[in-house]
Amino acid sequence: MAPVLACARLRRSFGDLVAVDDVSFELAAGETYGLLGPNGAGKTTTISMVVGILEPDAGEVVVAGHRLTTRDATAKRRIGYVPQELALYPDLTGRENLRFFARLYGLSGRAAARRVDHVLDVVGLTDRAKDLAKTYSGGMKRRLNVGIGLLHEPELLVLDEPTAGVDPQSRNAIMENVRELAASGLAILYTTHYMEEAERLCDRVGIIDSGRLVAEGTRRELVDRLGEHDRISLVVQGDADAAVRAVGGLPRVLATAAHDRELDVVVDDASACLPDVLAAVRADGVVVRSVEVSEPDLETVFLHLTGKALRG
Ligand SMILES: Nc1ncnc2c1ncn2[C@@H]1O[C@H](COP(=O)(O)OP(=O)(O)OP(=O)(O)O)[C@@H](O)[C@H]1O
Repeated sequence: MAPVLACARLRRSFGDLVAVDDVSFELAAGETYGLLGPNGAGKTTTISMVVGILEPDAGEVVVAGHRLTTRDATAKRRIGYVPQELALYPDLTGRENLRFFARLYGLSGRAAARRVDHVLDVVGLTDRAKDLAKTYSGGMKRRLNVGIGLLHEPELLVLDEPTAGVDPQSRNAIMENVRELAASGLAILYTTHYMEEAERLCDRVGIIDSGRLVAEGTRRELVDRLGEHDRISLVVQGDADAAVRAVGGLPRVLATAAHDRELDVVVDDASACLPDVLAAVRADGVVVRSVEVSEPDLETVFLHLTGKALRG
């Protein structure tokens, strides 16, 4: 089956900064694809090109077989876009907001009312439809925004960090929403810097760092590429950067990163290396507060590929 979204060799610079460099990926119907990367990696720039609000310097975007261009709206009509910043009217009710945006999409009368009711149901806001949007919690506003993106029945839904800054309960509700929408056949492109979210939600993940897609695959494929590795996570007191340097030179240590007082170390056999890692850290006068050994996850993949912590 033809992909719903095909991005080929996307590139975009701002002055001397190459924000997105040669990025290609595809998405099938019903598939959730997560662009995972730290702040400034190029996620928003990539999806801005996918949704047609930013012109690429090179490369192309094809949606449901239609090339995205500034002249022809055919491809754009297949896309629902939920930006990071909320775009809704606080002094209108939830329903009025949706009706307003439905009119912008050319829906009116009974068809619009039916569609609005359906969308309210999908995003779980039917009970609060009559309340002003300004009385909604952050998570509910975000869900209303998702609803706006769904009004015109897109084939591709693009969400830019939809759970940023919302409480855990709303975060779960949004994730559940995304899951149901994907099950109904929508292709979903999702950006996040929350590794757990990408692990839970996405069929495939593209790891983006400094504008480049450094790896792509299912969680399993990405983790398997690492081979038999472990992650040692330490919480320390003292100079974490000095500890990173000391640990980095040890045999069997493949990557290290410090983030505040946390130290992540990727090794090829934790039981064999743990004593040496602890000794190296302590040699610098650093106190180890806690130690955890875990199976590799996407965080480990990212650390191994880039030498950086995803959270950093
Ligand atoms: N309009 C712009 N003008 C200049 N530089 C920009 C512009 N937009 C983005 N950048 C730069 O391009 C790089 C990528 O930014 P982008 O917003 O795509 O990253 P991101 O991965 O979405 O980060 P975040 O998680 O913080 O949203 C950053 O270095 C950013 O400062």
